[in-house]
Amino acid sequence: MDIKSGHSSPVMTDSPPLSNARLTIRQNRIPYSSAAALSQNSNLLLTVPRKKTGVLDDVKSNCWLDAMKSSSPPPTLVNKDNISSEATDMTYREWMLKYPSALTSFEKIMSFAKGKRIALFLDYDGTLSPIVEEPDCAYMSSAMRSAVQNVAKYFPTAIISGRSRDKVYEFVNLSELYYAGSHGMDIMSPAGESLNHEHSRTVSVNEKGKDVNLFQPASEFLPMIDKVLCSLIESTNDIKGIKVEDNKFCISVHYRNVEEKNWASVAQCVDDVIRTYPKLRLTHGRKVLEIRPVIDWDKGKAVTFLLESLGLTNCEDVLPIYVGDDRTDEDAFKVLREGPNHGYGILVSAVPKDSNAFYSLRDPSEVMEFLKSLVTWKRSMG
Ligand SMILES: O=P(O)(O)OC[C@H]1O[C@H](O[C@H]2O[C@H](CO)[C@@H](O)[C@H](O)[C@H]2O)[C@H](O)[C@@H](O)[C@@H]1O
Repeated sequence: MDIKSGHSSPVMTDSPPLSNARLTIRQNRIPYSSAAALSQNSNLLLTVPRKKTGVLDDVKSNCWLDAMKSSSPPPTLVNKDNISSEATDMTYREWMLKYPSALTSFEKIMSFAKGKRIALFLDYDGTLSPIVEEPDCAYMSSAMRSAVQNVAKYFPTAIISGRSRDKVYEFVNLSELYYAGSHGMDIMSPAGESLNHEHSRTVSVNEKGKDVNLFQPASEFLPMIDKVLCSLIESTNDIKGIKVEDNKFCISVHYRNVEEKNWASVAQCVDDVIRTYPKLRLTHGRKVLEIRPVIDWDKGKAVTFLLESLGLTNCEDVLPIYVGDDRTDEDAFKVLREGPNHGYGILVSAVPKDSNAFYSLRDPSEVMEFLKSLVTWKRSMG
């Protein structure tokens, strides 16, 4: 298949409006219960052939390059210094009528939280750290780390990231938190805590010799992911600026630093490698193509899992709050909006976007302010 000619492509677009995104790979997933049983019966891993024709393919083939281009604000919306113009401000203010600021609505949120136990879920990139050119340099400020540390003293707190769990742990470096890496496919309790799940297992953490509990619903896919990782590194070797990131249960192919004229080659390389792996799917983040197993597991499922582990599921007196900036966070926003564990999704965005979140924050500095406000509020409650 030739990507450039716009034929069938497995690129799943996370960036276009939700109406398009709904048509994507969800039909391609297998339920987690099947994946968990893979070790007993590998036939349970159902494969869905990539169709050559039909609505799904039309959406994919028509959108893939547009999706790559739209994974960051279009240049007309943000000027070169990243300062919004007056018109953009107006559009943003209008958008905020639908997604009010979690800071200006703080009292309203807290009046709903009164008497409830808050559980906090935080995405990493673009939420706790600003988006930067080099993925390995997305450091979190020490002020943000203190804010997260303080908030975790009062509320159970989890970091939910597309990155590998080890990498996001290295960045955040707070042992008292729950971590869900690889888009929720690698969940870890804090030392000494259990995830209370029959498929979780206990491992020792070297630094302090303490035990943590792990839950890894996609562990069967590791050998396949490793193979694909090697092939991708090799096949994209000649594309200047490309970065293939090993996120353990998924792979990120970053094209942020690739010249736009070469984006088609990026997609072609990715397609050439993964076309022979029907058990993997492709999603699209901020200037990144992400390859992951087809199991029915995402950040929303990870939130539900963690609430269950914490004994906070289906409780009237629990308020889960999820803060995130990316398309992958929409799965979690949706769970909190529609599921039995009602809560608030807060979208971090400096540009208007359709979302399943209830509230918004403009950038990581507002996220920090929100976290500090939660601490002040909790302390004031005595
Ligand atoms: O779920 P998240 O914690 O938000 O992680 C999503 C992806 O974030 C990282 O990539 C993004 O941030 C980079 C650093 O700012 C940026 O350079 C890149 O263009 C963004 O796509 C991370 O590198 C990926 O592995 C995560 O999946």
